[in-house]
Amino acid sequence: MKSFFNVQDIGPLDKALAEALEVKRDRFQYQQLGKNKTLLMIFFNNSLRTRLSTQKAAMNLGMNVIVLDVNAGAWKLETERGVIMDGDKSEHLLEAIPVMGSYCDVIAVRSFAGLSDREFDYAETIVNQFVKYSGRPVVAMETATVHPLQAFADLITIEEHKKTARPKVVLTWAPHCRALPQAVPNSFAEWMTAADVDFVITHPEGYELDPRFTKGATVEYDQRKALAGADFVYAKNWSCPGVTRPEDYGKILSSDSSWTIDSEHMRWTNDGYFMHCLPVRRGLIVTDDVIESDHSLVIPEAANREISAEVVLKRVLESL
Ligand SMILES: CCC[C@H](NC(C)=O)C(=O)O
Ligand SMILES: NC(=O)OP(=O)(O)O
Repeated sequence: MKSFFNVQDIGPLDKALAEALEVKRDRFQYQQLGKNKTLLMIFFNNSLRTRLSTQKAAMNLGMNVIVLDVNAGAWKLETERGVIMDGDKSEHLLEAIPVMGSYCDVIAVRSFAGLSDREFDYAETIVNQFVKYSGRPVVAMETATVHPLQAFADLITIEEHKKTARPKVVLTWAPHCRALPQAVPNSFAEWMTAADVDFVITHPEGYELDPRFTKGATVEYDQRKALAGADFVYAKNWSCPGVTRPEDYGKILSSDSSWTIDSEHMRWTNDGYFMHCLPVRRGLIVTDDVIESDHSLVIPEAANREISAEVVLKRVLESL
């Protein structure tokens, strides 16, 4: 696997899930695979789960790991071409990327959407320069439009906890005080439409996700109807994706607290589980009683990030 951005990159999902459960049975069985191989993890944005789980996964595989926080210690990077670099940026991405590629065998990148220029974000302008110029396989650790390591972990979690062969999975928007990217819901929608689940997306009008990720999904604007009979409730905030309202890309269109997931919402489900990628703002996305309940999967879901990352890095190492 030369890069990991989309569900197609992992191949047949039944095989990927079987491999994940095999890794989970003994996560140290492939220690030789990564011997003398180096993973460089590059962060343009903050992280807890992705940083820790991806490094742990690499260590499970016997890899060496280097972590670079671009905005804490490295030179401030210019990402635009054709500019005169007389400002506060000392180095251009087009030099930094091949240099970083020379120190490692695999690169993983976190670079969130800027949420001001939809074309720049949805062209994956930053991370595609790593694909083009690093000379190394590139793994997305949440880029402008996707978070596949999260979505794969989410699917593993659903597979482990489903009570029926084809569970109903609902992605529900919830309010937030900041404008958040669409990467997590995009990848969750992409992976759920590829998986064998009954998938429904619910959000206020104007929050329609990009159709390249939602093809085949049902969109229900009435949250109660969407949540009826749900086996899994995946809550997440996202800002306006700019699909039906291009001028509103990246904006907060609603702060309607009736979309916050509380015990009443969970009563509408089929004794459903609650899921969220974390970090989560309690009181906005979900109430304390729901996220602390025995139907909340947020901790095992986060733990599965180590498994999804190990399967992905294993596939990349096997293709070197
Ligand atoms: C894993 C989630 C990362 C990010 N969350 C925040 C709070 O920026 C997001 O919503 O994309
Ligand atoms: N879910 C997730 O990716 O968490 P972090 O942003 O803490 O890495």
